[in-house]
Amino acid sequence: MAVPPQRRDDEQTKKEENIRCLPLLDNFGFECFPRQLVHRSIQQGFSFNILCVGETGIGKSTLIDTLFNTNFKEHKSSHFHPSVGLKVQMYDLHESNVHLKLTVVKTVGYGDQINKEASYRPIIDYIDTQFEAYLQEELKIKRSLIKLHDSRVHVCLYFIAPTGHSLKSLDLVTMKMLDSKVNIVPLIAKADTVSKTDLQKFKSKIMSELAGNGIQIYQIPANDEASASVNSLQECLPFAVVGSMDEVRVGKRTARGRQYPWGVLQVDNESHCDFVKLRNMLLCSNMEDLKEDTHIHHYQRYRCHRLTKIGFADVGPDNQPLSFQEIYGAKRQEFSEQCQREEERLKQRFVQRIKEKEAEFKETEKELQDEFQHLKRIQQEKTKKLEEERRQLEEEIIAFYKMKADFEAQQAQQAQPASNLKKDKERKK
Ligand SMILES: Nc1nc2c(ncn2[C@@H]2O[C@H](COP(=O)(O)OP(=O)(O)OP(=O)(O)O)[C@@H](O)[C@H]2O)c(=O)[nH]1
Repeated sequence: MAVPPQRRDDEQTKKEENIRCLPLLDNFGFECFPRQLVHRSIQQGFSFNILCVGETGIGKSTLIDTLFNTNFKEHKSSHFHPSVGLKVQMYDLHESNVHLKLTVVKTVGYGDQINKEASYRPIIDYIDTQFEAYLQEELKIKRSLIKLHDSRVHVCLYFIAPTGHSLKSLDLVTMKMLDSKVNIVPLIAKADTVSKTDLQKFKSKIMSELAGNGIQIYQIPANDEASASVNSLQECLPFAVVGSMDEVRVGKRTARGRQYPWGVLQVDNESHCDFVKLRNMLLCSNMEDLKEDTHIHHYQRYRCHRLTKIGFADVGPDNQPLSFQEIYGAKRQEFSEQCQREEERLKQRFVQRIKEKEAEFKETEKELQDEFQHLKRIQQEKTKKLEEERRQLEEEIIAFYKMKADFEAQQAQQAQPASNLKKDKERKK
């Protein structure tokens, strides 16, 4: 363990003054405070949530594998998704006695649609959903924020295509929409495909375009200890990264890198790409700062917006501080007035609807009456006509029977002389 400079000076002075010091068996007093934190953190474990935004096949999975030196076994996405989606994966990683709960969220189908207008929407919705889950837990009476799995996104790795030219409008729009919600760390993906001189120009172009469009990216904080390296990190943005899990031969040893016909690119070599700088920044020096920034700035902004929307305020219209009790009372009053207004409105609407329905029924009743009268008239006329026809038919029947009777009588008269003649002939015989 490195000895702090102050302690080294003290030891030097004591040596010079020939003072014999007994070494302490253990630390005591408040110099043990940091140890407690380390112990508690190791016991609790760490969690870190990374969001990777970039076009399909730009190298997101490979970079995550390379960062954590683990093959997470990813399936390649198709280029034919109708809309942008997100894939959430959680991993439990261990390194010595440190346990890390890692959540990696990757875009699926980003940049593949013809209409890219709302490509950022699912990403924003995901970030907001995680903030909302945390807020809901925070607002509970019995809350357990320590046990809660904090799924808020701590860093967004934005993968820029290595065109060597400039940012695409999709990149600008998405980063603009995301910058108030998450810490954006821009990366030039597959940086091995851009020459060194082009890369420098590309980096400057990207940074000036980001500044020109007012896009806020994550500012690597300058602390006293490592201000020099932080400055160099800040100057390196956007990090030009290369990902690979392949072991390649470099002289007598092997290293992770990409083998080309003209040579080898080592991902862990700082003169080849910025991968090591990115890994150090993300995992060694700035993970806690990224988490703190997420909580203090991005989450607070979301929380403030949500609570204001619900109606909470720290000060009243007269700029005087308001207590929770006062806000609750005012809100309750406002709500009951709103309920009354709504009830009144619904009553009026109900009465109005009843009147309208009554008028409709009356109209329909009148129409039915008219229809009934009309049908009745037609019926009466038909009955009258049928009566007339019946009468005529009865007269015809009577006439027919009369004719029949006459005809029979006539027949009978004609038959009488013939029978008399026959009788006479029989008598003569
Ligand atoms: N030249 C070069 N190729 C890379 C680099 N990183 C990844 N690749 C290659 O690019 C291809 C796609 O890489 P992936 O990591 O699957 O890309 P991805 O963005 O995760 O893809 P999806 O999840 O399917 O959207 C693979 O063939 C990788 O070998 C890189 O830094 N340089």
